Amino acid sequence: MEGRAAALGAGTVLNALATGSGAAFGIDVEARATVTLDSDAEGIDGTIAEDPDGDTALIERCVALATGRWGDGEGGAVRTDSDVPLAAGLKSSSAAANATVLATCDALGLTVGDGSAGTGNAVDPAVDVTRLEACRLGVRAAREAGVTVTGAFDDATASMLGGVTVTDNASDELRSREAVDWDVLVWTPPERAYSADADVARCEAVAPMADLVADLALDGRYAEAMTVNGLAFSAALGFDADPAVEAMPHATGVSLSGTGPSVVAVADPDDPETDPDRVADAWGDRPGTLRRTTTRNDGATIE
Ligand SMILES: Nc1ncnc2c1ncn2[C@@H]1O[C@H](COP(=O)(O)OP(=O)(O)OP(=O)(O)O)[C@@H](O)[C@H]1O
Ligand SMILES: O=C(O)C1=C[C@@H](O)[C@@H](O)[C@H](O)C1
Repeated sequence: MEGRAAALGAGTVLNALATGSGAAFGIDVEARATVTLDSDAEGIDGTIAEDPDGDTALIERCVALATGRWGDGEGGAVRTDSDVPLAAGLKSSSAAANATVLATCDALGLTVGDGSAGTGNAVDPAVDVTRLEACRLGVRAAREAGVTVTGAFDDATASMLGGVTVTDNASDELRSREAVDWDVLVWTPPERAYSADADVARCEAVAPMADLVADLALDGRYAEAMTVNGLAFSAALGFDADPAVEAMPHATGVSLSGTGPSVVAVADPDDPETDPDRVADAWGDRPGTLRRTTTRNDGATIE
């Protein structure tokens, strides 16, 4: 019994570490998972293709929770390969968890689809598991594996459903989801920052700014929201705001993504003031990698 799935990386509109409210958007970078189940196998053996010494607890927990809930507790193996760099602020753990849960559903022969938004209820009788149910299971695995502060339901829904999602991470509720079509430029410095190590108290200190960002996001003003978010959380987490200031004249929005270190700029193709090439020029001499991509509105898929 083998299953395969892919899920999206994401950029940040609102970091949830201040208040528990968060928002993120899916981008065209993917993590893929292959799951092989065996009723006779004891335990689950995980491998991360790009990082053979990486911690596989999250993806193993995802398979165990999924077979416990929808199967007969089968064991087996899970392997991820990913274009989303680890610990870079681009939601690698959410993408890996979503891809793994969906690949496990695929290996179990289950049909995955969408129920009514926000509830996770399977309204289509042909659907065994909704993507929101699968997403919530991945968030539970992330909490149990200790790789998240709030559960990161914002990142997980953006990765699973695509588009911009606004969530309450305390209750794992989806408050809104909307499609967006932006060009995206990502600068990833060479250093890495694990979300679980972030200074939560410093983030909580900027809670009034996070409330303002949440209001903007719920009003559909995502790009302005992410720019305010970036300034507030760069200051709180000790990241340089210069890349954001350099991008601002040429971008619709720009923010530190997650707990960093990546910075993500977005350009609305209908906005004549924006020019991703000029953002790329402004960031061109910085160490690390520059990635040109786009938003995605389709989310995670079984392959
Ligand atoms: N591609 C992957 N395959 C398997 N496990 C992964 C993968 N990416 C992340 N993880 C797991 O999640 C843990 C945390 O990773 P990471 O800090 O990248 O997650 P994150 O919270 O999504 O951060 P970021 O937003 O910075 O990417 C890793 O130590 C690993 O256990
Ligand atoms: O670990 C977490 O709870 C989070 C990490 C970052 O990606 C944040 O951007 C997200 O809002 C929450």
